[in-house]
Amino acid sequence: MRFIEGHRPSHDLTYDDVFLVPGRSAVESRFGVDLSTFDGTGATIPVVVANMTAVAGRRMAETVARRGGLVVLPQDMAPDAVAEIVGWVKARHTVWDTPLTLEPGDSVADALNLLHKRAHGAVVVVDGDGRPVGVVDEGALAGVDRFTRLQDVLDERVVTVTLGTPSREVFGLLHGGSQRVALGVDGDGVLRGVLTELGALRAEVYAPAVDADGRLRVAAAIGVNGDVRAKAADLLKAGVDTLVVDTAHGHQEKMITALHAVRSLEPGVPVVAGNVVTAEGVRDLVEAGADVVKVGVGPGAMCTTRMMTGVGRPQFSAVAECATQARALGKHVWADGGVRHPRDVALALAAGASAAMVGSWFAGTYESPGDLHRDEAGRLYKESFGMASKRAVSARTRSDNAFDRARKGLFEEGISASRMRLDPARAGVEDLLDSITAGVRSACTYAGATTLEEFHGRAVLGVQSAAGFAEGRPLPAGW
Ligand SMILES: NC(=O)C1=CN([C@@H]2O[C@H](COP(=O)(O)OP(=O)(O)OC[C@H]3O[C@@H](n4cnc5c(N)ncnc54)[C@H](OP(=O)(O)O)[C@@H]3O)[C@@H](O)[C@H]2O)C=CC1
Ligand SMILES: Nc1nc2c(ncn2[C@@H]2O[C@H](COP(=O)(O)O)[C@@H](O)[C@H]2O)c(=O)[nH]1
Ligand SMILES: [K+]
Repeated sequence: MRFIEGHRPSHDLTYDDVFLVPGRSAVESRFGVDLSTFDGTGATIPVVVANMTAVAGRRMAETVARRGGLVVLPQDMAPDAVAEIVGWVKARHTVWDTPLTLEPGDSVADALNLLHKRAHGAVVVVDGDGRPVGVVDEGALAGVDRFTRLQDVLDERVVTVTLGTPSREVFGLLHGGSQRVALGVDGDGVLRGVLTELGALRAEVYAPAVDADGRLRVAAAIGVNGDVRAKAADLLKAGVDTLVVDTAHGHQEKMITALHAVRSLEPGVPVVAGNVVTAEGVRDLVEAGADVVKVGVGPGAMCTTRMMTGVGRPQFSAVAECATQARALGKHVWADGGVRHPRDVALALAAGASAAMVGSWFAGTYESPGDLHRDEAGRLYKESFGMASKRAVSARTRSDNAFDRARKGLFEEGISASRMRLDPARAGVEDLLDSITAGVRSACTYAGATTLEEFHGRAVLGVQSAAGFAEGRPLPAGW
C-alpha cells in the first residue's frame, strides 16, 4: 500500500478520511478475484463476525461459515453452551440451509414465531418421521386466523430433490416458479435442508469455511480473567477452529500471561489476541504467542471508550501501522470495529489486514441472536449492546458478590441498548456478505489485484476532506 504523491498524511486517519485510486488493471472479471484469507483461519472471505452477545450465536455461525466467513462466539457464553453450539454448527450441511419445521397440527401462530429466525422465509411442515408434507411462507399466513392449523394452509406443491443435486440445477428448478424453497431429502425421504434460488446461486459463488474433515468452522473467545488455561482447554476440547483472547486493553501484562497460558496448551489452531493499536502492542502480543492481532480501540459502533477516556486511534492508521509490524514478524491482523460500509472492509484489507471484524452492522439481521422488534413506524429492528456496557458487564459478573458487581458497574464503556434496523432490502446476513464481497471484489479489480495479498501490495490511497467523503455518498432523494 502506498499514498499518492503529496498525500503523505501528517495525522492519523480513519476509513472516511481515505480513498482508493484506480490503477491500470489486467483483471477481466470481478469473479477472477480470490477473496481467501491468508492468516491460517481457513476463511474464504475476509469477514469475521465479532464476539458480541447481540451478534454472534449459532444461526450466525452456521450461516456465515457456509459463505466462507468466521464467527467468534462471545466469551460470556457458558462453556457447555459453546461446546453444544460448536457441535451443532459442525453437524450442519455445508450447502443446504437448516430448515424450520413444524407438524400439520401446529398453528399459524407457531409458524409466524419461527419464520424470521432464518432468511429463507419458509416453514416446512413435516410428518412424524420428518418427511415433508408441505410448506408455508409469510404470504400463505397473511390474514389467516392465528389459531388455524398448518394442515389447512400449507402448500403441498413442494420441490423435493436429493441432497446431492447440484446447486445450479436447484436454481433452475426454482427460477420462475412459485416455490420459495427447494427441499433437500435423504435416501429415506427425510427432510435435511432447504435452499432458496438465491441460496443455490450463493452456493456456486462462495466456498464454505471448512475444517480438515469438511465441517463448518467456528471460533470462540475467552477473556483474560480467571483460569485462562482451563477455559482455553475447554474451547479446544469443544473443537473450536480459532481461539480469540479478547480484552479492551490488549496491551497489558494480564494479556501476555494469558497468551503464555494458551500457548502452553499447544493449541494447534490459530490464536488471535487483542485489542491493540500500536506496533509495540503487536510486537508484544506476537512475542507472547499470538498468530493474529486484533486491532481497534474505540471505533466500534457500541463503543464509548474514546468519549470516556480519550484513548484510541483512528482505525485506518491503527490497522496500517499494526499490519506493517505484524507482516514484518510473519503474522497478521484483523481490523476490528467501525465497519459500516463495504468500502471500510476494502480499506482495511488495503491497509494490510487479513480480515475485517464486523459487529453491530450484523446485529440488524435475521441471524443475530436477539428478538425481532417493530418500531413505531412498523420497521423491523433488533437490539444491540456493547460488551463493556452495563448490560453486558452485569451479565458477565452474575456470579460475583453484590459489592464487586457494583464496583465493576462503575466502568461502563459501551452502549446498553441501541436499535439496529433491518434493511428491508438486506435483512439477512448473507445479503450483507453479498454486498461486502461485491464491494471488495470490485475494489481489487480497480487496483488490478486477483488476491488480497496483491490488493494490499498494489493499493494506492489518497487522503480526502469531509466534502470528498460526502461527494461519494449516493443521493437517493435528490438535492
Ligand atoms: N475494542 C475496543 O475498543 C473495546 C472493546 N471492548 C470489549 O468489551 C469486552 C469486555 O472487555 P473488558 O472490559 O476488557 O472486560 P474483561 O472482563 O475482559 O476484563 C478486563 C480485565 O482487565 C483489567 N483492566 C485493566 N485496565 C483496563 C481497562 N482500561 N479497560 C478494561 N479492563 C481493564 C480489568 O480489571 P478492573 O475491572 O479491575 O479494572 C479486568 O480484570 C471485550 O469483548 C472487549 O473486546 C471493551 C472496550 C474497548
Ligand atoms: N469500547 C467498546 N468496544 C466494544 C464494545 N463492544 C464491542 N466492542 C468492540 O467493537 C467491535 C465491533 O465493532 P462494530 O463497529 O462492528 O460494532 C468489537 O469486536 C469490539 O472490539 C463495548 O462495549 N465497548
Ligand atoms: K465509537
